[in-house]
Amino acid sequence: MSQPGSTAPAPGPGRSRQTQIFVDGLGGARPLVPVAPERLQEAARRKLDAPAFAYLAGGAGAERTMRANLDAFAAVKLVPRRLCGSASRDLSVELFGHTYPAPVLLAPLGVLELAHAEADLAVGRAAAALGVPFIFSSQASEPMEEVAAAMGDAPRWFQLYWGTDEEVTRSFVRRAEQCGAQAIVLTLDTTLLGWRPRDLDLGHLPFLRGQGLAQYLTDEYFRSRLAGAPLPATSPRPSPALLRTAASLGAHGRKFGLSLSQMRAAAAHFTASYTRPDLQWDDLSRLRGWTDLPIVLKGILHPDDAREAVRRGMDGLIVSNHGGRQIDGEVGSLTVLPRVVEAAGELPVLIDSGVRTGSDVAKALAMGARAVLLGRPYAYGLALAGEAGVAEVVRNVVAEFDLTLGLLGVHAARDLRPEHLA
Ligand SMILES: Cc1cc2nc3c(=O)[nH]c(=O)nc-3n(C[C@H](O)[C@H](O)[C@H](O)COP(=O)(O)O)c2cc1C
Ligand SMILES: O=C(O)C(=O)c1ccccc1
Repeated sequence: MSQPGSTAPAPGPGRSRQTQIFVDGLGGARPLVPVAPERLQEAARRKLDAPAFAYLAGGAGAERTMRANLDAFAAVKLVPRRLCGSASRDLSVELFGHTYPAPVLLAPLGVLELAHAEADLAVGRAAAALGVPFIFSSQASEPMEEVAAAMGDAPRWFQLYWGTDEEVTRSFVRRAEQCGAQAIVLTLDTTLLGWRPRDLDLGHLPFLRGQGLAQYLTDEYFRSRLAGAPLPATSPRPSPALLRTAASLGAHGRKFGLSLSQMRAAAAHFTASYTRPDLQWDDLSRLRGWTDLPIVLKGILHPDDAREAVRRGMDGLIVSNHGGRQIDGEVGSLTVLPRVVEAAGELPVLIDSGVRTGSDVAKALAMGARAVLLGRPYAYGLALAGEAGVAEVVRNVVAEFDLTLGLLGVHAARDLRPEHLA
């Protein structure tokens, strides 16, 4: 046992990261990606083409919900305690019987090929190197089996969109189980695609170009449907834009062993079937019957929905407004967190939408969240520097969280309480 005052405590991820950056700086090296969230986003904007950045960064309507998410985090204030001897911190979190190194997961983000050619594979490798769970998206750019293989034994969850083609939905769940997913996240807030002016102004929806369809294009049930009516073929004298669309569909078809006309059919079948706006609470019993994995509902904002989830035997909740991409004028996710936590009783509650920094993580945990999902920031890291960029963004958030705990006088992530808030 170490004698108080006689041995230096382990520095922890916060001080290690800080030291590494400053020592690297002595030799003139700068971090791979900007540390400050606004500069990170700005650097990604400069790197990406306009439609890709619009899709990643954009939100619904006048983007008031997106701002509300950031404002909600900005409005919460932390109050430190002094002389608590918090020289090293335990950041770990337990969820559904698994222990993870920090209360941070990587949110499911579709169409990561917009950010980087290695897309989900790069994110999976970065997550695996850090032990941080990666939530595979239904709209991923790489099939879950390949990302799982690239991650070894590292933790992963699977996010499900419940489509009208229930054989496909059920097949996704089965495949996720075979891929070693530790939970199924059912996203409830995207039963319709939100009104997103940045994408509308550019007339740009990636799925119609074959992007973000990897889970579908590799699914035996989805593939068996592709004899159906394809999207109309292009006119006899196609415009350059239509030729680019055909090239994109063709490239994705070659990757997944499908012809151009099958790809047109795939885009059409996906559009017609990826969502079920008529989904209801009673349907959840079928999902419960398909899997023994914990089921986590994503997109909960109302305490009554939290109570209903408890009654329906769900295992966890994610407070989220989908990063402000769905309804303009929705409440900031952090604002409703305490009421959802109270209504959820024993169920663990996670949160996303607006988490940008390590101090945001501390605020969310102090307000009752068990963990947070990091979203857009890691996509920007991916855009700037691939796998290494993702790893660096996550390391920076965890480092700041660790230092914030130390400075607050808290010994473990699980010890954060409302008492640490003003
Ligand atoms: C480009 C992009 C794609 C997304 N795709 C999905 C998805 O496929 N499934 C899902 O449940 N949520 C998806 N989301 C929502 C995220 O999981 C998460 O809720 C959101 O990014 C949180 O907001 P923030 O990134 O601003 O913090 C997506 C978000 C973005 C920005
Ligand atoms: O872009 C999104 O936020 C998203 O999750 C999605 C998923 C399916 C169709 C359209 C959007």
